Amino acid sequence: MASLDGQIQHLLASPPALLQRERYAKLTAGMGLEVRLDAGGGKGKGVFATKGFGGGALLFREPPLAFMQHTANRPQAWVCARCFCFIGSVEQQVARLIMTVREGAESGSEDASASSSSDSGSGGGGGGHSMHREAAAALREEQLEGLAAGALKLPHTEAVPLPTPARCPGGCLEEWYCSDSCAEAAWQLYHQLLCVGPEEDDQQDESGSSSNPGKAPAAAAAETGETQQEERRRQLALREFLEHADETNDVFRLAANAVAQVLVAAQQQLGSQQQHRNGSGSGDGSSGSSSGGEPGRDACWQALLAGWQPFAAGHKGLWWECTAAPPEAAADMRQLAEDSLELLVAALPPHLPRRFPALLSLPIWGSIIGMFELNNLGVFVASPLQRWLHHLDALPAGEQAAAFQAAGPFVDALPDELPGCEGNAFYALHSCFNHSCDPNAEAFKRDEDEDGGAVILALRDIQAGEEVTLSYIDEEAPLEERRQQLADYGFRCACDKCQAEELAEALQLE
Ligand SMILES: C[S@@+](CC[C@H](N)C(=O)[O-])C[C@H]1O[C@@H](n2cnc3c(N)ncnc32)[C@H](O)[C@@H]1O
Repeated sequence: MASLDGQIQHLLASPPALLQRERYAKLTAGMGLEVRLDAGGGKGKGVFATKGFGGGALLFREPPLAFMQHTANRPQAWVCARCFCFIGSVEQQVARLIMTVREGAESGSEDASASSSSDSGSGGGGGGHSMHREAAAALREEQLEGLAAGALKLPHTEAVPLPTPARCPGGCLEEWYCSDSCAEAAWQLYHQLLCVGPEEDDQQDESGSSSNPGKAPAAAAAETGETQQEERRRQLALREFLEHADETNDVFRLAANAVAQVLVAAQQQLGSQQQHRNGSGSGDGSSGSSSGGEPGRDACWQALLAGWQPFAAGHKGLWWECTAAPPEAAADMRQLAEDSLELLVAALPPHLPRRFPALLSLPIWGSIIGMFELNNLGVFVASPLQRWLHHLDALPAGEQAAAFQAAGPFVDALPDELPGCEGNAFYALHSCFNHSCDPNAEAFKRDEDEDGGAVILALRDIQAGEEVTLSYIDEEAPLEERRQQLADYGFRCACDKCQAEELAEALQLE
């Protein structure tokens, strides 16, 4: 079996061509698309059409492999942590949004409306007044509490039903879900390792009973063979990791999501191997020292390879080397990554770094972050409040007047631009698309796309055999600006548009 360095090099290398072809053939089956491992022009792999698509056609929809909502967006948009669809009720979403407007006004900071045109001209740095801030300040605390608790109803909100929030099985308040099945799926996929547990007040009271309505922390601890005290120490360490990510670069959260998925899958793989050997057992591999004893290094390495598989073919580069950052900044980035990895390792059950040291090494952590910086897609899901307001606008005059009479004080307190859910995600197929400054496809959410899936549409007719490209940047920007932005992705674009503009530039200089 390979040394630690050998394992790291193996994880960084592209998987064998045959394996990649098999994987991409499965991923694109029936789509009219194929992934070619060499797209030409030194671009690496790329996606090609195998049939014609008309302009505007849907090329595909794809769920994310790893995902996270931006921390700053959490108070404004209450969404399922797994599929990003909005949850709760219109009333609860209204209450949360108005609270962020009020908090923004009190602290003089930018609020949810900071990007709206009405604010940008009036406030000067976010401290100024606007109509909706005044309307938000005029509402009584009890009114907002009533909305949040479901005691106060707004008119016609039944037109926009949202799923009832389901709690995290570990009892944390960080993640909420649109259903128990999403909650359980997230737990099984990654959250069992990233759950910070209940708030202090929600911990066991003196009588020993827990007010946590979900899976008791003790049950979660039992799955990993940890004592409750060890689990609590780990949860506090996790909070430190998350705070560090929020203060520095929240892509660390996305990277932790991927690492947790790999670790959970590797543990499961170990569990099935053990079950196979024992002929019985739970098979989830979650026990640190199960009946079969500590698994051997080779078994751990094979299990890690299996867990790593979904991310193995992602385009990787060390985060601090793959952007165009100057050397001093690159050294700072490397240090930040090292700090965040240290915090993450401290937050994991100790048997995991022991079993899977290569995954938790700096080169792999740096490459996962680099992979996300080079490949991720900004997730956006429109606010359901938009649909509610459109519904009110479309009511017959009499009903509309009555509705606005009742809802008016709340509607006036909403920002002009309703913030949607915003985050970052990594997708298996989307991450294979190369860039062009004259792309023939785009990632675009239609009205019906109400979750965190990537949706790729044709921008114009695409012929069979043509490479399908997206723009990673604002393709309308001038050539020099585009070059600078693409330097952060580590390449210089040679698309027809760039070549034509470069030629025009050269002719002008003559
Ligand atoms: C999202 S990945 C695209 C898939 C990638 N080609 C692969 O082999 O996995 C982004 C990376 O692909 C390469 N790339 C994308 N578009 C390119 C282009 N127009 N010219 C050269 N390289 C490109 C760059 O290395 C970039 O960082």
